[in-house]
Amino acid sequence: MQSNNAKAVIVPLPDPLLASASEQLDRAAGTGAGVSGPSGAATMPLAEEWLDSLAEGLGEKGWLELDLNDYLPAGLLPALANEVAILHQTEAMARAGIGRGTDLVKDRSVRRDRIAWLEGFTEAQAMLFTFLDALRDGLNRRLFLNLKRFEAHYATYQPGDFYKRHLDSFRGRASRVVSLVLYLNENWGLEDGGELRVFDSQDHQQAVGMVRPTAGRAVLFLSEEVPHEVLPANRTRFSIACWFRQDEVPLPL
Ligand SMILES: O=C(O)CCC(=O)C(=O)O
Ligand SMILES: [Fe+2]
Repeated sequence: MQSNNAKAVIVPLPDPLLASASEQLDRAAGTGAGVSGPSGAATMPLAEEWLDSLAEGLGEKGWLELDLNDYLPAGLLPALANEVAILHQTEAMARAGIGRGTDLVKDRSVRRDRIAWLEGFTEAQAMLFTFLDALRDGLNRRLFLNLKRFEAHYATYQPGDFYKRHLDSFRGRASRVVSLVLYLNENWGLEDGGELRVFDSQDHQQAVGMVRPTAGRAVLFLSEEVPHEVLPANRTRFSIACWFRQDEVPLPL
């Protein structure tokens, strides 16, 4: 059945078509996933020096690799990994596409992953949202990005799945501004493949980093500036992709 809930704004990056691809995003705009930080009072203080180092990394080269093991509450990563494994087993994940809603194009030559949006209703998701909100606030205080909300989805890549080089957003859209991808597989070895390859924000052809998608590792980058690609994995790869956005929560219809 055609599902309505796969709402990712995903922009493939065929280099010569970079500009025209933003039209695709135009069509896709305006129907956010509707997921935002918790409205309750829950907060999670994050170390100021750590936030400083994130802001510095984003400011200097546009991206950085992180180890979140020491910053997330104990037990959160396994709980999230458990959730996505269940979603995966029950085939509750929808094929990811490019664009949003009715414009969604399922182009298997660009991306092959499957996704499920986080709503914040489970304890683990609520805890992650509290963390994401603290991160949003910490980045705003340092970089004056005016990030208003975030959205997040689980993604699964089965063996052979990939996501070709792309940007998550286009400059000036005030939509997705900062991306965070968080990995959930325990003991992901080099032989498992599935690395995130990161490209230079100036020279989009030049690879500048490879991130091994193992539990607790994460990558933070400027959505509009840093091209990246997911290399084919040799076993099922679990992650959460989050985007901090500058636009407001869409009004209910
Ligand atoms: O899973 C990853 O490493 C990156 C995923 C990604 O680029 C995306 O969902 O836009
Ligand atoms: Fe991406």
